Amino acid sequence: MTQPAPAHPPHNDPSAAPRPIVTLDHVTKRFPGVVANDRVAFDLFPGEVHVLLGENGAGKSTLVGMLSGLQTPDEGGILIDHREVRIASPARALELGIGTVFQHSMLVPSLSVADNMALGGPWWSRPDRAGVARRMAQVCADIGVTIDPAAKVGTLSLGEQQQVEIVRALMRGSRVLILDEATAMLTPKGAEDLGALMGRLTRLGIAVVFITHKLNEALSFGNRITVLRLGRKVGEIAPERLAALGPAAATAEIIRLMFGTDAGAPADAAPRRARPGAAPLLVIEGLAVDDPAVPVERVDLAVAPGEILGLAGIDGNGQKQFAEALAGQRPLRAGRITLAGTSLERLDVGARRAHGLRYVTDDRLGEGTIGGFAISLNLLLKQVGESPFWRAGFDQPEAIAAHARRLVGEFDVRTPSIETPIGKLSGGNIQKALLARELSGAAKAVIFAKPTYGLDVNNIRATRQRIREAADRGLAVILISTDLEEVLELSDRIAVMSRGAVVGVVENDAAARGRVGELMSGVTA
Ligand SMILES: Nc1ncnc2c1ncn2[C@@H]1O[C@H](COP(=O)(O)OP(=O)(O)OP(=O)(O)O)[C@@H](O)[C@H]1O
Repeated sequence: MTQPAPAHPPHNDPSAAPRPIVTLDHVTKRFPGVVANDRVAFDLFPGEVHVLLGENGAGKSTLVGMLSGLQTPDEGGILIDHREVRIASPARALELGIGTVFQHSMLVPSLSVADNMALGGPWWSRPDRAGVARRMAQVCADIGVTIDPAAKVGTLSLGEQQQVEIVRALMRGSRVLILDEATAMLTPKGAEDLGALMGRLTRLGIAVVFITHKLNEALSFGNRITVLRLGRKVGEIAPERLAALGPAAATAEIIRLMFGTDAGAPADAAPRRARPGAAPLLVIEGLAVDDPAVPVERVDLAVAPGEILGLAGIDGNGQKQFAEALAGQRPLRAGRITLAGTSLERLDVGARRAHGLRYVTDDRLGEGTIGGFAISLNLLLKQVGESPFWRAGFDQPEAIAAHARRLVGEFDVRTPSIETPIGKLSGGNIQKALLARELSGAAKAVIFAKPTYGLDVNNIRATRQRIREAADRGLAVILISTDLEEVLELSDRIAVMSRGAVVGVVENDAAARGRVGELMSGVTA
């Protein structure tokens, strides 16, 4: 009897080059205005954890989306066991042996583990509970996890729920597991357990694609690392090389690849300098915010007039909670906010605005505007009832229209009329209207939250120009962005937020890119 070939032949046997289980053959995927994946080549080998790294928007989710059936490539092909396949749906991906676990559980919390296992599977129409239980016990034993089949999923920790999802995928015959930011919401212990589980899976020959933003996880759980940047594959570190490099050299190489630290400053960067010696205009001391997902802990920042302070960080590290608390949209647990000598922390949104604090939200349609209302009214959304636009409770149509006409002209909002419902405008024009509202009048400090997110190239350029102009007028500017290029292009100094805290503030000089990259990746100096 012949022995089955080992899943991953030893590398010292030159005749037995390892065969990928999955190949993405130079796949390209475009969305309006962006090439999310640009001719990316990606091989996945059995028995390996292949880590995908890259900044927000680098193209990681798009790449794995093509494997899990959520996206189809515009160009290039997908091969499984060297045969070309089309993965048009998640169901097809499962049939082909590819299971996906997301950062948020996809299980039904009110059902038991066993019922979740049966749900949607081939047993649903003809439930064979004993059979399901037997298979589940076998898979759990194979991969070394303990799960009570009778437990209600809602009572399990997020880490345990992910184990259930992994077991479910394996019960359905998955040989490839995609873990898309699966550790993002886990405790350090939960992440450690998942890492150990990945190790046991690979020993069974399973291939794992693991997306993370944390370099320490990439290095301790991963065998092979691919780095994406702006939709392109910029590097791959194979297992032998990864082992030979060791953690410190591997970290340096990955940061160089991820953030392009060889690239220097962006081409059109014109570092601006706050007026030397100017006293800070906006001072934030010990700001703390309660939040179940990401509490913000003791943020201290000071911004001078005419200064742009970039706030960089991976999305979801407390930037939004911080910005909303600053603007008065969320209660503070502690802290002081002083603008031009006035304490703002006890004031509501309207009063903070009246003192010159402005906030350009990233949620343009949800929180920033009322889609069904006229542009003219949206331009006054935060001044309803105030004179000269309202008098004795009555609106003053002429004053409202004159204000709108002036701002629409000044900020180049392209609209058929000032009475057009703002929701009918393009994203770029809605952003122009928001900028008009927040930057007009007696503004002293402004917080921009991801101001160019989702805009096309022209609108990105126009928005960045408005940000520069605001600083040139002497406003104190906080620029929150997950796009490091943007932060480097516009900022005087750069603060980095991670897990709800500011983990460092650096001058925007030649060394900033590398230093910010390290702080964003959780690498401590
Ligand atoms: N459905 C979509 N429609 C339009 N653009 C999209 C869509 N999905 C992704 N994009 C864009 O494609 C680019 C790559 O996004 P993708 O989500 O793959 O990046 P990512 O590396 O997974 O980022 P993150 O770490 O933030 O999850 C981004 O510019 C994103 O805005």
